[in-house]
Amino acid sequence: MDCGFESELDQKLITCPRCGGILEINVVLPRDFSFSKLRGRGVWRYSDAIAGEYRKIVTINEGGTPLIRSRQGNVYFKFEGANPTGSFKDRGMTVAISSAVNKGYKIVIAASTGNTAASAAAYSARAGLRIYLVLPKEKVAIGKLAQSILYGATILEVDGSFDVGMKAVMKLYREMGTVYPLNSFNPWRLEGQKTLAYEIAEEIGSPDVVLVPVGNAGNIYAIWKGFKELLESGVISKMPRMIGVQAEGASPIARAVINNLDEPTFTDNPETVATAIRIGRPVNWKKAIKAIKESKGTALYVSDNEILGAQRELARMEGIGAEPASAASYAGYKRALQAGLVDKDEIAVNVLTGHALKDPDSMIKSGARRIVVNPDYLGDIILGDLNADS
Ligand SMILES: Cc1ncc(COP(=O)(O)O)c(C=O)c1O
Ligand SMILES: N[C@@H](CCOP(=O)(O)O)C(=O)O
Repeated sequence: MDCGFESELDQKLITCPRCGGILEINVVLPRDFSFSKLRGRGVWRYSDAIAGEYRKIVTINEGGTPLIRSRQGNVYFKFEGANPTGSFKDRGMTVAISSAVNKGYKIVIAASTGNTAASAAAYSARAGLRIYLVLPKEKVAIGKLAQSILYGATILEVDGSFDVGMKAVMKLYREMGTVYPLNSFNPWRLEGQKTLAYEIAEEIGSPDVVLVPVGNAGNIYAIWKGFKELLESGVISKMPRMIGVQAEGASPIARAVINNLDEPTFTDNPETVATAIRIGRPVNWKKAIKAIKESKGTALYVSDNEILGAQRELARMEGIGAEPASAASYAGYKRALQAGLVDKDEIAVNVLTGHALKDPDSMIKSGARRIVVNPDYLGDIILGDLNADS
């Protein structure tokens, strides 16, 4: 993405051998690619489209997540919380870990706000790899931390934000090539994440818009890449507009897009209740801006109150439990409708990236009606409510 270096497909390459920057993998689908010929379900159903060679595949049956139609009609929710560790990261991790295993790595590492950590830990356990996770101290939601501990990872906590850990992991990878990096600057991981687009296209064709929460910014690019491959091979006939949604206190990409800047102004103090996207220096910013611009989409930011409101609405109106960062896409959809960026008649898919159980604290704070009650008087509460209703 940075210096224009090009090479034949080489699974050993993770960053650019010339400048150390981010790499893109160009995939051309086989001429006879057709959904009707595919077998199996989940990420590896689309193995014809996944770059690289995999003699051994490390899988926990990721992908194949529900696309849930809203009670309101044209809106869909792609519920990535239904993945094995509860987030979209599993789509990428099955490919990245399989790649690491096939290339003979024994040690893997990732920086994380929590979901990458949980996913990386699970897939490493399954593959028998040693894993180190670099986490921002006291800033990881409890469910995610608990998962990483359960799967047996070594946890290295740093003072400072996710970005501090991310920088350290990139440096370590450059200095110590024997440790395989599992973050989304690794383009092989995004090969797995792009299958989300393939699943949507197979189920409903091309939507008009796809809204994606943006943090380190790999996922919006991966999803766009999936649609682009399908469009270029004639499987779909239209590219959906990609809309990136960030939290107001961590919104370098949204602000760059809104202000038409070539480069974001990064922040070292990102802040938001949506800890998964509490990221001030997204490593994939160039890829995200490319996806947004080439799809004629846009980006916007939403407040923490809008995020928590959207999380509650998803739960109470649709029965879907999404963690705060995931609900950002729906908060963004509501904003985009108001701003006229999306029409209510358009088919919109909101990507709900992670499960509500990841972050129990945010749910408990969300204003439950809890009443301490004498067990002999339960009926009185209900009758009182019925009287108030009438
Ligand atoms: C739940 C959740 N949503 C959204 C994101 C943002 O994804 P990306 O970093 O690919 O932009 C993340 C992690 O970054 C996440 O964990
Ligand atoms: N929210 C992410 C941040 C790291 O993103 P990655 O996609 O680059 O691994 C997380 O869950 O850690």
